[in-house]
Amino acid sequence: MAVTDAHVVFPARSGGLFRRDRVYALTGASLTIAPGETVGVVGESGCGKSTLARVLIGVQRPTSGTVAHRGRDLWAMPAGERRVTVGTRLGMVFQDPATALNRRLPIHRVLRDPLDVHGRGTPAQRAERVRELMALVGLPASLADRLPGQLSGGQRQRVAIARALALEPELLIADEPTSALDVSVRAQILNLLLDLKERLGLALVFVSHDIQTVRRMSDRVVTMYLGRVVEESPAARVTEHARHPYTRALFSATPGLLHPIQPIPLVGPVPSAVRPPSGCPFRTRCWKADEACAASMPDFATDEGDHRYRCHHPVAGADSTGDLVDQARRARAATSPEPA
Ligand SMILES: Nc1ncnc2c1ncn2[C@@H]1O[C@H](COP(=O)(O)OP(=O)(O)OP(=O)(O)O)[C@@H](O)[C@H]1O
Repeated sequence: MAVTDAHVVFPARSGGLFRRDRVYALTGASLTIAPGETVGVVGESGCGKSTLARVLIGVQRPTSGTVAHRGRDLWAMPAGERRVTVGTRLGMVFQDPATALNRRLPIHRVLRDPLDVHGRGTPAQRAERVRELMALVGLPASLADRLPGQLSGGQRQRVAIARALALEPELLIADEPTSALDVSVRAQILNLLLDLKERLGLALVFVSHDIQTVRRMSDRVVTMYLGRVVEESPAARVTEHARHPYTRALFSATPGLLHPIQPIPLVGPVPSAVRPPSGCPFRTRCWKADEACAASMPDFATDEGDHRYRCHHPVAGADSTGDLVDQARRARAATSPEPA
């Protein structure tokens, strides 16, 4: 799958001060997913992660830009062909399985539904496929007649994953698949996704605001900020070796096994996607920002082939998190008014 230069503009939900307000949810975002690859997408709330995922999976039409499946533009296909491609080749697992599953259908019907919709197999083959799917995600067959509300959160998410896999998709997108679950079952669901990816040769896109989990799950990590992809790097480089100040700041604020939390101080929250800043959108919070950052968003620069970032003043590879904390504190002190 390849998304190229996608823009998504929504009418603002609550109609702000001006009735013509627009939300710039994606601004020229591109992302290619190779077969069998796991790509993590990180960024704070509102940065456009879910919108990019929805564009990638063909459920959100970009305002401009293209989405291609095996080289064919999804939105240039006849509607019937697009529905079949999206319904059978691409699967999505959502954040909250409690709302993603039809509460009135027993589990075996939830899992049979995609097979019915796409006319797969005889009734006996469909029943067999439902049994296979339950086993695949580690659900006992005895749960087949239960309703979603009679299962635990973790079991419900297993059902949602099984449903997404029913038609043997080549790409599965998991959008914050564990954030609605108890901490105790999160690791089980993440391990299940990794195991399924290996066994079925799936490509996986894993969306999360938790950069540590994304790093563990992924081959490649994509950082988003206010509708833009600002960095793409191999997972092994995303932490201490990230070059975009925003990726380093995200990493510095999450606990890791081998390092203490040492948050790089940023100024304020993510700005509104209704009126994004000019130039680089991160400049209003970045300790390195100057006039160049207000004037333009730079193109991608490349390190070692597969590590790309868009920044006028990238972090030096040798800078530790502690160095960056000091730099950010000094920059802040220099711009704060003198105390009276
Ligand atoms: N249907 C919609 N109508 C209006 N605005 C929307 C719509 N969907 C998303 N947005 C806005 O688009 C921007 C990007 O939202 P998106 O959900 O893609 O971000 P996100 O990074 O996935 O956030 P979160 O981590 O909170 O899910 C946000 O400002 C959001 O409020």
